[in-house]
Parts: sequence; C-alpha cells; structure tokens
Amino acid sequence: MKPASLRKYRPFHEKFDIRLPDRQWPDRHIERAPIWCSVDLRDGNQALAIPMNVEEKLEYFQLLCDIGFKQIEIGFPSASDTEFRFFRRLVDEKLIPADVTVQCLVQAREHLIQRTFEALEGVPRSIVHLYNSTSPLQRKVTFGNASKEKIKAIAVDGAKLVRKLADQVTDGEILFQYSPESFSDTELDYAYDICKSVTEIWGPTKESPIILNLPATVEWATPNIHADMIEWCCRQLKKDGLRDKVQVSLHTHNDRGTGTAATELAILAGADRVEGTLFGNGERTGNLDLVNVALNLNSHGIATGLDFSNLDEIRMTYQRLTRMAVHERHPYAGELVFTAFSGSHQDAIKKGMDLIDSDSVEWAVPYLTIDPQDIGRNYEAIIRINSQSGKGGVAYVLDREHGLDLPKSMHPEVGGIVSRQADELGRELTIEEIRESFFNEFVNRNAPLSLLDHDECHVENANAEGILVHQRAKRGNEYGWTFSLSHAGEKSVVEGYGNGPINALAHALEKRGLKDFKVTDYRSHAITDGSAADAAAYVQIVREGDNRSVWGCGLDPSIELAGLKALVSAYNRLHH
Ligand SMILES: CC(=O)SCCNC(=O)CCNC(=O)[C@H](O)C(C)(C)COP(=O)(O)OP(=O)(O)OC[C@H]1O[C@@H](n2cnc3c(N)ncnc32)[C@H](O)[C@@H]1OP(=O)(O)O
Ligand SMILES: CC(C)C(=O)C(=O)O
Ligand SMILES: [Mg+2]
Repeated sequence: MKPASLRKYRPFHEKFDIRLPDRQWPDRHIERAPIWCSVDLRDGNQALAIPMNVEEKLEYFQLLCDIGFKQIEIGFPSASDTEFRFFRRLVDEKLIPADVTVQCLVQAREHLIQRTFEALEGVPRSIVHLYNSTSPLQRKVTFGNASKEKIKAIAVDGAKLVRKLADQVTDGEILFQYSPESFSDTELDYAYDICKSVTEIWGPTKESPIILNLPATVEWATPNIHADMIEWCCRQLKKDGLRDKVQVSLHTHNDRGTGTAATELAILAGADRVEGTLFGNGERTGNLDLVNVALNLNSHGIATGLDFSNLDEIRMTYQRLTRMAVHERHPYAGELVFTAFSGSHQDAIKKGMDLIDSDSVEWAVPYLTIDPQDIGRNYEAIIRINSQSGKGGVAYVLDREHGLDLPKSMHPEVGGIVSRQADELGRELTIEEIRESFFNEFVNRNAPLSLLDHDECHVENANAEGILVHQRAKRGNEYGWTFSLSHAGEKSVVEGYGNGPINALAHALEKRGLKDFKVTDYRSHAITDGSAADAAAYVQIVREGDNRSVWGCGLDPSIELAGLKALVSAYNRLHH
C-alpha cells in the first residue's frame, strides 16, 4: 500500500489519456524560429510582489522593442486603472513602433471586454486575447461545478462580443486570440471543441488568421505529453480545414522545471508561435524563458529575430524593473554559466579556445554550447581559479589576462603553486592575485644571485690589410660576453662564452663555481597586452645530481635581457 503522500497523486496514464501512436514530432527537426510574443508586461507583471508602475512598464516595453519583439502582450487593460493608463500612454504618446502589434488580455466577461475595447481606441493594430478556464478541476473548483456546456458558452459569448465590438472599430485593425486556460489538464476533445466554436465565430481566413493559444497554464505532465496534445490539435485543425487559418500558439509554464523542453517539443509538434517572458518570470515557477529558447535555437544556427547580444545589460534592466534576481546558473544569462573552476574543464576549454583562435569557423569548445561573445560576455570570466583549478586554467588566465604564454612543460609547476595558494586561502583568487603569485615566485628573482650588468666582449684584431679592427670576441662558434654578477653579496665580473647570451651566462657561472645545473629549455615571446615589459622569456634548468628541474621567467623590454633574467630567476628558485 502506497503512503498517503503518494496516494493523493494520480499516475500519468490515468490523468492524461492521450493516444497518438503515429506521432510525428519525435522525428522532426526545428528548422526555423516561431513567432515570438512577450507576455512580460502581463503574465510576468501579474506575478510580481510589486507590479511595475507605469514608468517602469514604459521602460520595459522599450526594452522588449529593442530586443526585437514584434508582438507584445502589454497587459490586462480592463483589470485596473494602472493597466489602462499604461496602455493609453503607449497609444497617446505614439510609443508603439509601426511593426509592433500590442496584445491585450481579457477574461471572457462582458464588462471587461467592453472596457478593453475602450482602451483600444486609436491603436493601429492590436490582438484581443480572450480567455476562460476550461479544465475539469477549474470547472469544479473555480466555477462551482459548472457544466461543460456552461463553460463553453462563456467562451462562445465572449467571442461573439469581441467579434461584434471589433466590427465597430474603424480606426484600427483587430486580430483575435483565444486561450482555453488550463488547456494542459483539460480533456483534449473538449478543449478542441471550444476552440473550434470560437474559431467559427471569428471566421478566420488564410490572409487573416486567428491565434489559438494552448496554454500549459500549469505544467502537470512530461514534455512529451504536451507535444502529443499540440500535435493532436494541429491534426484536428487540418482535418477541419482550419490549419492554415489558425496560428497555433504555445504558452508554457515551468512547474516541473521543463517549460523549455515542453516548448521545444511542441514546436516540433507543429506550433507556430510561442509566448513567454525574459528569464522566465511569471506565476509560481514562471513562464517559459524566451531567452533560453531563442538562444537554444541560435546555438543550432537558427536566426530568431531577437537580439541578445548585450544580455548582461538586458538582465540588469530586467532585475531593476522587476526586482527579481537571475540566478548565477540560469541558462545563458547567469553570471557563472560561462565560468569553469574545475581543472579538467579548464584544461579542455583552454585547448578548445586556442584552436578556435587560430582557424576555425565552427564553434567547438568543450563545455561551452555557444560563444560567450555572441551575447556580449567576454572570455575573461570563462576560467576562474580556486582550489579545484588545474594548471591549464592558471596558464589560461596568465595568457589571456597578462599576455604570458607559458611553455606547456612549465604549466604543472606554476599551476601547483597557484592552486596551493587558493587552497590555503580557501577561496577564489582574483586575476591580480594570480599574477602576483606568479610574479613573486617566478619572475625576475634576484637573490642570492643577481645580474648587475652585461655586455658583449670585443677584441682588437688586425684585418687582411694589417689594420686593427674592433670585433666580437669569439672562440670557435661561441661568442663572448662579460657579466657583472653579485652572489650572496659578493660582486665579480666574469667572462663567459656561448652560442647565445644564456649559455654564455651559464658558462660564466661555471667559471665562478656556481654551476650545478644544465639549461634544458628556453622560449621567449613578445608581450602583446601593452604592459610595461615587452618581452617574456622562460628558462628551465635541471640540477645535475638530484635532477630537480625548475623554471624561471624574465621580463624586460630587451628580449636578450629577459632571457638572462629568466636564467637568474631559475637559478635563484633552485637555490632558494
Ligand atoms: C492563467 C492566467 O494568468 S489568467 C490571467 C490572470 N490575471 C489576472 O488575474 C490579473 C488581473 N486580474 C484582475 O485584476 C482581476 O482578477 C479581474 C479584474 C480580472 C477580475 O476581478 P474580480 O471581478 O474582482 O474577480 P476575481 O478575479 O476575484 O474573479 C473571481 C470571479 O470571476 C469568475 N470568473 C473568472 N473567469 C471568468 C469568466 N471568464 N467568466 C465569468 N466569470 C469568470 C470566477 O468564477 C469568480 O466568480 P465568483 O466570485 O462568483 O466565485
Ligand atoms: C491567460 C493564459 C494564456 C495564461 O496566462 C495561462 O494560461 O497561463
Ligand atoms: Mg500564463
């Protein structure tokens, strides 16, 4: 026997008896974006503890227009004076762009419909969105055991009144939309029957279609059931010769956390239009997040007509006006969604970003579904360093932020030191702290050994004509340098020979009895980030005896001196 806490919920198949064995949606692909309609100013606004005031709604409306929405549900003008005044401000101050259609929601009730048409005076083009609730639960609970006929009559009477008042409008075009609210738990054939009756009253044509909005007012079921319901309705419309006269619209909520999935599957099932809000604001767990669905489409190369290239700014405006927060892990918009802390993710992202930099057209960076730059995010935040981070991430930050392109075999040594520091501090390190940690440990170290000066050695030699000329001192293939050194406070000037200055310095140290190492690796590069130093050099030495290897780094405007400083740094790290 199930516990009472489970017995009170009915199994899926008892609650949703939808039979569609030859469903087509699972094998389809989304090939183009739906028509978008923002319901932020209505469904979003009605869910706020402090609904937006008129000025805030005006700013939000502008934001939606800037993003590119062409259909915007601006509110419920018959519901309150604020709603009415907001709408009139839009109309009277001519704030509605010519290519934007505003939509007004109204319950199928006479006085509210009348008032809505008063608000519509002088609007060039609008959608009157009529609704009434249809599910068995709402019929029983909200409407006191109202019969199916009675509920259908509410819709039919409302549709007739809307038709009549629209016919009297002479200064604007009125489009029609009907929602059987609570469609998601209404008997399908009954919901469709009401929709069909409303459609017949409104008499749509191919050129002037109506919108049937089929809301998942509450998300009761899995997304596949929602998709089946939508496909079933689309098929019925086709059978009745209405499919091309009706735009099928989706309006999902997110009670089970699958609003986005439900919408995407229902687009596959044939829907033409999608209603939702920015970042999914709305009743309870919210409406569909339009940003999420649109950017999902973008991530498969589908144009949406919506511009989220400055998503951070949009998010901040949204937060200010709604007083809602967007979670750090919210798809696309969250502060942390393009950030990796963990070592293996950082390693893969760094490798992917390096390849993208060089020659690729196709986005192929592990762990990142889209290029953060598409939505105005920069690469800075992609990799952040804490104790979970690895060498790849540290190298990435030093490279991206400080222009230091460390040799690969140097990464483990640097990564180990930086992530130990993060572990000790028990927190994330800032970009500056990472730089400081690297500089303190690896760069231009000058104790116990320091290089005070260096110069090329020259000698006077007689040329073929017997004239004395000044020439580089040379032994075989090796040139000579003099180095002014200080070791543990003791100064000396030593000559050294080598095929380059680094080997010559190693030779000079050998002559001073300080050489217990071999130079095993060297690389240098120009620094492109415009910092004071222009060249970076990295030298690895290995101690003869215990084989301990260390890297050092030198920074200097002269690439030659940068190399010498790198060797001195490595020496000092080995002898610290
Ligand atoms: C799923 C959705 O998001 S639907 C949109 C919901 N949005 C809003 O409600 C925001 C704006 N709403 C409002 O300001 C108000 O609710 C109004 C102005 C629309 C209506 O307010 P009121 O008339 O005071 O009533 P209230 O909202 O409490 O409605 C309850 C009554 O309306 C009835 N009702 C609801 N819809 C309908 C309808 N389409 N036809 C007839 N009666 C209806 C209910 O049965 C209930 O009747 P009862 O009082 O006899 O039990
Ligand atoms: C009014 C309707 C469309 C609604 O918001 C819903 O059903 O969720
Ligand atoms: Mg809703």
